[in-house]
Amino acid sequence: MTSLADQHCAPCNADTPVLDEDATRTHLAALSDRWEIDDTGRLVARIKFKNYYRIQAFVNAVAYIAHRESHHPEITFGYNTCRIELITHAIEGLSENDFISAAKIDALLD
Ligand SMILES: C[C@H](O)[C@H](O)[C@H]1CNC2=NC(N)=NC(=O)C2=N1
Repeated sequence: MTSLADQHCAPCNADTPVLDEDATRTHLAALSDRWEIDDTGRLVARIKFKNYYRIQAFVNAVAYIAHRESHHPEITFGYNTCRIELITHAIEGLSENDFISAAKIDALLD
């Protein structure tokens, strides 16, 4: 099967399928350990950096991926950490797009 990082996000709307528990577990296992599903059902990573410049470069790269894929995470960052939250707003749940985006973000950091 093509890896998540090599796939592309599909346009999403209210008909986009919400991932079931099995698919969610399988996709989560394919990501790095930095990702978890929080108690609101979002796919979340908190990443520590050596300095602010590195965070800014990372945030710019994530924004570029979001623009290219037309799938948009919430990004917050501060002194030395960045938090990424992924959810598919159109369905208020997790879709393939969230895991494809997370895998592409992982690839920036490997
Ligand atoms: C048509 C396009 O795929 C949608 O409008 C996208 C844009 N980016 C999005 N990003 C996120 N995180 N959730 C969405 O539901 C969403 N919808």
